[in-house]
Amino acid sequence: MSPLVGVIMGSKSDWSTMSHSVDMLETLGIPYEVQVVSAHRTPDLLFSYAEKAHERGVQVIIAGAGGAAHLPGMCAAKTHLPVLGVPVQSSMLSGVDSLLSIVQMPAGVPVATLSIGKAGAINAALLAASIIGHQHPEIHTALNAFREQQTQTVLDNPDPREA
Ligand SMILES: Nc1c(C(=O)O)ncn1[C@@H]1O[C@H](COP(=O)(O)O)[C@@H](O)[C@H]1O
Repeated sequence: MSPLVGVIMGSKSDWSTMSHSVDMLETLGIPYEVQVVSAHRTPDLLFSYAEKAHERGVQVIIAGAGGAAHLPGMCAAKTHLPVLGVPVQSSMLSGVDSLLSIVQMPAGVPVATLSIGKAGAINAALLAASIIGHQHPEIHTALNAFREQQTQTVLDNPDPREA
């Protein structure tokens, strides 16, 4: 099946964070593609990626980047697809730089910004599932099953002292 979600990141060094998006997409059975694309280092590649993603059937783009994280915003500038931005935790400023770079978009070019790091990467995949689940009942069902299991796990383990 052609990919429904495109996962891009500014550098291979982002993989330890962005792999959590991919893991969750796999858990939910969502076809995806994954690639390193940088607005700074490979601007022409980013433009062609963003312009052509919908032709491959991609419906949502998850873009992770750290530091001066212009990738999600520049990607959003070149596509009508929803772009979910994941701020990667940077070594110097702990990802606050990434977060502010992604979240403060000018009106007219939105990026849906997640939280810094692993939680943001996981939630980007869950948000993608929410978005495309309306058109894909099997993804909607998988998302509901994940949430029910998550709830049940908490209910089944109420004692914080137990492992
Ligand atoms: N923020 C961006 C962009 C971009 O926004 O285009 N391209 C690379 N990067 C970020 O630079 C950080 C360090 O990258 P290296 O580890 O390759 O030096 C990574 O977190 C990457 O997302």
